[in-house]
Amino acid sequence: MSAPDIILSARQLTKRFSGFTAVNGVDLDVERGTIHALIGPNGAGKTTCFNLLTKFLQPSAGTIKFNGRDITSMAPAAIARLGVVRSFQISAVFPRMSVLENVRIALQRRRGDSFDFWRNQKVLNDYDAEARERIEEVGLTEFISETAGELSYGRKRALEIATTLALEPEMLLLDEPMAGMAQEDVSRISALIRRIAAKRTILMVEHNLSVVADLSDRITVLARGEVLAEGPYETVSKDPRVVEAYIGAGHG
Ligand SMILES: Nc1ncnc2c1ncn2[C@@H]1O[C@H](COP(=O)(O)OP(=O)(O)OP(=O)(O)O)[C@@H](O)[C@H]1O
Repeated sequence: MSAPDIILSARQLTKRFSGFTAVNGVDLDVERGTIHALIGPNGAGKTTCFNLLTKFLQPSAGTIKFNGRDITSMAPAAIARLGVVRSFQISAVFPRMSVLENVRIALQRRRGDSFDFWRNQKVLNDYDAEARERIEEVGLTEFISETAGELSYGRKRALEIATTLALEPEMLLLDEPMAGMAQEDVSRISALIRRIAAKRTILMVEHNLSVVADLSDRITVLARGEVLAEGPYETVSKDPRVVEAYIGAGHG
């Protein structure tokens, strides 16, 4: 068996907040082309870990590598340019603009066009073909002319994902993609994540364990800032330490 192809790896990742250690010596390997979930009871350090990986927080110690390159001291924007994009990073969902306009603007950000430039109608039209493709990919074609602010919550999330995809991420980090969603939207967004994962790597923090079970190839369980278990859902969900951590935190 050949060695796994690791796209993102963290070693001994640590974050201390004035004496309190929120993330403590976390080792994490995300394999290319997989959906990897980060789970754990409240306060386990998932969000902090996520912020460290996208460099919204600077680690107190440890290293992060993307495609073998040390990104530990890079700024979030530089990391995004390398291909690691966080879902809300450009959650430039402008509520008064249409779905199409929103995706067009995201495309143009990627290319670094200026504000004045995008006001030119001809230039805008040139982005249309690609924008339509992204919109199709997230299943919003029939809402293409709708004002973003009028979309249902689930469709807004889909639009947000489309604007993220416009940056052509090799790796997408999703922070609780199902938060606040009704069941109908959960199924829709799950299908969407599965679809976009076909060509990309996904790391997500998610509380909805049935979504995690359904989507993830691999799961890292954090508790009190440390890695408690790692593996496929079937294994980690039966791990007595994981069960205990969830029960202990009142998750049942
Ligand atoms: N900026 C900060 N300053 C001080 N403590 C912090 C800070 N950010 C997070 N913490 C603490 O670090 C711990 C981990 O928080 P974090 O938000 O990463 O956990 P989580 O697993 O994402 O939790 P939840 O599931 O509730 O979102 C918590 O005890 C939290 O209070």
